[in-house]
Amino acid sequence: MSPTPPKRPHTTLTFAQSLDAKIAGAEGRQLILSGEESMIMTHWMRTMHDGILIGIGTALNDDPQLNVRKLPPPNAMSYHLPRPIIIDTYLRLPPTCKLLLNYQNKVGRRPWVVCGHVAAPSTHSRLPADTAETRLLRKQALEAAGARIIEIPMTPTADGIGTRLSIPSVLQTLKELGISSVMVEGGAQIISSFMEENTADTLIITIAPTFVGASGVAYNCITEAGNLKYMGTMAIGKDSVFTFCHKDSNIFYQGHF
Ligand SMILES: NC(=O)C1=CN([C@@H]2O[C@H](COP(=O)(O)OP(=O)(O)OC[C@H]3O[C@@H](n4cnc5c(N)ncnc54)[C@H](OP(=O)(O)O)[C@@H]3O)[C@@H](O)[C@H]2O)C=CC1
Ligand SMILES: Nc1nc(O)c(N)c(N[C@@H]2O[C@H](COP(=O)(O)O)[C@@H](O)[C@H]2O)n1
Repeated sequence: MSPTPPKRPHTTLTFAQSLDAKIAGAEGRQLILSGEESMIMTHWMRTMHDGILIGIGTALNDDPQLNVRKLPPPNAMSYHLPRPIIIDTYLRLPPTCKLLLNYQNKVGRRPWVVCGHVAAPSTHSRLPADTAETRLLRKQALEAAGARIIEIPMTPTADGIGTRLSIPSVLQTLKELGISSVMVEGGAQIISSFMEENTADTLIITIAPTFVGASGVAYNCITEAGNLKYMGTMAIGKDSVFTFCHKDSNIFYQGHF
């Protein structure tokens, strides 16, 4: 009998941090922590995944491209481009973001926006006047700009006070839609959620030899490794890259970069 197929994509959680475990500067200022060489490693890893997932906080703050432009010529577009996937409960993604512009200009794949299937208007603090109509307008504007909107049911939070998108539900939906591997690139809240849920099959942390200071942005660190086992450390340029994989997994990236 063949083994039961996994219910979620293979998940690689990866990000860059400072020696004092910060991933961004004060008030979320984007920092290029990775050196040139380890950034190329990140772009190689992007080619190895069906999808590349970020949270709406990162999309709004960094306006990223999530492409593979740092890879060697002759033609960076000849590499496999991962599909951008944004976790965005209330559809706050701007239709003018680079991910959508790249898709319109045929230099990026169509972004998928995973949002909450919400019957009631949002109570989001950044959308105080939100109604079903204004949400519908945002949805239509994103679709007109090329985004595929994927609505999933909201799940009660652990404290029972509110609801949010559950990471296992997001991953299961992605798997059902044909995404077999996903690279999760942040930011802080998304990293924390994936760590809390123990959903990473592979964890790759690039540590840059720099200090950001107390005002920088940190994620909620796991206090124990959960299901992850340490696999190795590589020096790449000035950075150190730490790799872990799920204790039951045979998939390990070291040696494939
Ligand atoms: N150094 C590095 O490698 C990286 C650094 N960064 C940095 O991280 C910062 C952004 O981090 P942050 O502001 O935390 O934003 P995130 O990108 O982590 O997005 C968080 C948002 O996603 C939405 N969301 C929906 N469901 C969940 C869930 N289950 N778990 C977590 N989030 C969920 C929430 O918004 P809503 O409810 O409105 O949908 C939440 O506010 C930026 O400063 C960026 O520069 C980002 C990536 C990598
Ligand atoms: N690997 C890595 N190192 C850093 O120093 C970073 N700041 C990030 N950030 C992530 O990459 C996204 C930007 O990607 P593009 O350059 O626009 O392709 C950014 O939004 C973070 O997800 N990563």
